[in-house]
Amino acid sequence: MINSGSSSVKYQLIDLDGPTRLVAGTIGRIGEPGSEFHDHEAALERVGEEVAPHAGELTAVGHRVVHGGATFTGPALITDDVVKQIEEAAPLAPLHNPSNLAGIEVMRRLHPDLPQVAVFDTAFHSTITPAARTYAIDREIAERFGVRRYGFHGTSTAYVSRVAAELVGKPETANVIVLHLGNGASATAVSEGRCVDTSMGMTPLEGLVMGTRSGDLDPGVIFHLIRGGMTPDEVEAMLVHRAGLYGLCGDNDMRTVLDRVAAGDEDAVLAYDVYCHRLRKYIGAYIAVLGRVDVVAFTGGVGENSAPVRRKVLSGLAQMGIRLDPTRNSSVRGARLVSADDSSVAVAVVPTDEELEIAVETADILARTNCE
Ligand SMILES: Nc1ncnc2c1ncn2[C@@H]1O[C@H](COP(=O)(O)OP(=O)(O)O)[C@@H](O)[C@H]1O
Ligand SMILES: CC(=O)OP(=O)(O)O
Ligand SMILES: [Mg+2]
Repeated sequence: MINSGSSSVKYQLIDLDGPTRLVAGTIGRIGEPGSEFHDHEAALERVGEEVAPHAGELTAVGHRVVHGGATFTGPALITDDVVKQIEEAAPLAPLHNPSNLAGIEVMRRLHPDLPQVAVFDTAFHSTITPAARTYAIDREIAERFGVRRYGFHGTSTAYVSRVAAELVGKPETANVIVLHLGNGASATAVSEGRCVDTSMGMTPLEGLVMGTRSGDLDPGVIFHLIRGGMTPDEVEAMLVHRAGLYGLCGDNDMRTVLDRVAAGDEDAVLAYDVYCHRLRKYIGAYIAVLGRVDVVAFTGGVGENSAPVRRKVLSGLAQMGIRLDPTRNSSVRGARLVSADDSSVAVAVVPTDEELEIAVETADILARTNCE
């Protein structure tokens, strides 16, 4: 499994019979000053060396691909044609797809005989309704430019919503709100295993406040900045790299933000308040979208590890039937319920496992292909 991201390459060799992880690693800070790795090519060559001792045991390579455009509604066996279509979707995810493609290119070169599979972040969201998918703009222009909601983090969300549904004893029928809070952050409404709405849009910039991305804002702000003298590229770079928590307080790591909040730092307090306010709004919105919610599931680095964020976001939602149990909320790791016994909506913490989900989906498509 290769997750070749914007600044890191995560890789795992998984034996699905266990499942057992035979090799696992992350190469971070690619291209930054002082890094051993100047580009993805070099990092991926190293991954190839790490995996080499197990070459005989390899049966396939699964790749995370962030944007699958309108074409891919499930995983795809990689061919030259599939590569071309991933390239065509790259302008919609300029931070992610080019690195994903670098991973595919190097692994196809190192292992030309192995089947390679692309697992798309967008695929799980392909079931969202036209009402949730459509932006209210000129339809001809939307069609011509491919403007619609796609949604991201689908591989993580598919996995987490399934585990959360099992935790509440409704594996087939649960309605789940998944909050994936990592560097990127998204909220998704899942009904009976199918995505019905999600906060990220045509690109991974819409929705929640993120580490360095703004999430929702009035599109008028963009024109105001451009008319004020910024170029479109400058505005985009600001909204993607210097906004979110980082834009508000100069730190994008929630741990640092929380330390500063504890020390009474006003910028950090505002950043934290804006982050939690937006999240709470989306929970309310998705309760309305779903009508009935069985479980709210937190995942991603912040969602899994930060009891204070979960507490602040959910405080005041008792009217909506959501009550945390403070002891469970502060307890250590693992997939678990953290709601109080009298909470009519359960709250779960589920460590995500995109790698396992990619491996499972890769094996699934190979099994199906071999049957045909
Ligand atoms: N104990 C913690 N408390 C609060 N935030 C945490 C904690 N541990 C990790 N995080 C946050 O998780 C973020 C990374 O999330 P992760 O899901 O690993 O990111 P990525 O999107 O790169 O996969 C970090 O920026 C950090 O803010
Ligand atoms: C799509 C996306 O935002 O991914 P990440 O959180 O890995 O940046
Ligand atoms: Mg992530």
